[in-house]
Amino acid sequence: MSDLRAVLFDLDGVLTPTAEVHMRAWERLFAPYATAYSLEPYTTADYFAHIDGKPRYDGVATFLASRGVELPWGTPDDPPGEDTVCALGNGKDEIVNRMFEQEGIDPYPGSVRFLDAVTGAGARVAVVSSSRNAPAVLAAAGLADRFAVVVDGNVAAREHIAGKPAPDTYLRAADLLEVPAAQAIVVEDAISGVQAGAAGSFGLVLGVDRGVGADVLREHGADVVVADLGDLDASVLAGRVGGDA
Ligand SMILES: O=P(O)(O)OC[C@H]1O[C@@H](O)[C@H](O)[C@@H](O)[C@@H]1O
Repeated sequence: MSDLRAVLFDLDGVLTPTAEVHMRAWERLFAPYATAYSLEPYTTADYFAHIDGKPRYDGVATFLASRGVELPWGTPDDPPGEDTVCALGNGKDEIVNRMFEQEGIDPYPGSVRFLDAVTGAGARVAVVSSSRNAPAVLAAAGLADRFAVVVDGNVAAREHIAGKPAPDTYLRAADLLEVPAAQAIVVEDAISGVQAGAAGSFGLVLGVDRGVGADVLREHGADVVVADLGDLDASVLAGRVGGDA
């Protein structure tokens, strides 16, 4: 586990507390939807199991499938209100963007300290996010100029790269940083994210528990789980990690 030279950060829930904002926005979409169609009620567990960390429309389709519902996929310009996977996802996007505007976005202080520590020690860094809102979130959090490489939902769609839980977006980021996957650390808070890290044979999959649960993150591929990245320092690059694993 030594000689780790790159750190690939998920965004929502790892660098910024925005996974929780996405979670509330999805609930605002799906709680009334489940009631309207007499489906089993939507819960927070549905977010973690079916939606967290995945590309927007994959999250919609996976949640609907959990209730035995299959809708036409539609296209990304379907307006909210139509009965397609994309239209539902776009409805949620309006909700989450209103929340971002109203609430503002500050990064996790511990995550910024860890970012400072690893970049100070010479590691290359990238953001790997399923979100198409990643550039705006990074800018609002004051982190945009910290990352030369960002592989987000827009890049994945443009380059036809499979989203998390596939490892492909992380592998693309490692490639752009010119670091082999075996020398890169994946930092993730979502089940789909640690699955992506485990599937890609990265040097280390570092889980951050923001509500999923340390055991669940480990079961799905995290090597180590911490409560906050501020608990770590640059010694992670030499393979020295604490956490609860
Ligand atoms: O709809 P967006 O902004 O492209 O985001 C897609 C997904 O991005 C992930 O980062 C979030 O964990 C999910 O909650 C979100 O659904």
